[in-house]
Amino acid sequence: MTVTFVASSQLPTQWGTFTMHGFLEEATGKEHVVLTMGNVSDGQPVLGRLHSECLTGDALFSLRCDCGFQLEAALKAIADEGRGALLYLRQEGRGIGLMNKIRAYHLQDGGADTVEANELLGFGADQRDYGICKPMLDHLGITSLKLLTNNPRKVKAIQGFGVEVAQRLPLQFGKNPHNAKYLATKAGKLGHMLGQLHQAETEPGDV
Ligand SMILES: Nc1nc2c(ncn2[C@@H]2O[C@H](COP(=O)(O)OP(=O)(O)OP(=O)(O)O)[C@@H](O)[C@H]2O)c(=O)[nH]1
Ligand SMILES: [Zn+2]
Repeated sequence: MTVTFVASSQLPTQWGTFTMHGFLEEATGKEHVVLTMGNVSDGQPVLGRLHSECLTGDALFSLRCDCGFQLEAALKAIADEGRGALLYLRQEGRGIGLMNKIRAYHLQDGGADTVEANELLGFGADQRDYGICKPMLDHLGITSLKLLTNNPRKVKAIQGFGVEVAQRLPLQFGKNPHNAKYLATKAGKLGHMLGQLHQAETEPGDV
């Protein structure tokens, strides 16, 4: 998987100033971004988030999912720690793209759940391939992560390409009446770990 570093710049945000690193995935032309703060190449576990693009949640304030809330919480957590990395992966709609996600939402408006809708459209429930992260992490010198996620597939994928997951930290934010069914389906069919734990209650080593 060829993912090439293009350029870095500063990115000031409401939580602090990150360094923004741009990467190009050669095979698809997709442009991925990593935001880092502090020294992430010292070999110590880095507070990290693999965030899959969700235009509706991240940029358009949708309440159908929890993505925008998770994005904000992750950036704030990294800024609070003064060190970390957020990989913003262009994997819209769990890999099916924005137009197909809108088609899937239309089916969900008619009663399908998020997995059934993907399958009715002829897609797998989750088409993401996290292999693109490896060259980006290598470029940044990140060898171990304290991963902000509820998704066990991300933990397995990272371990599968040889990066340590020193800790898994739950990231549960933004639950509301519009996304309650979606979150229940993620827990029931996709294995997301969405218990009642809050981030502050996480035990070290809870991978
Ligand atoms: N196909 C499809 N994609 C969706 C839907 N809702 C959100 N997404 C996409 O799902 C991705 C986010 O996945 P999630 O399952 O919410 O979270 P995750 O990244 O797997 O896990 P966490 O790390 O715990 O957040 C983004 O790419 C969203 O665009 C939906 O109903 N259908
Ligand atoms: Zn979303």
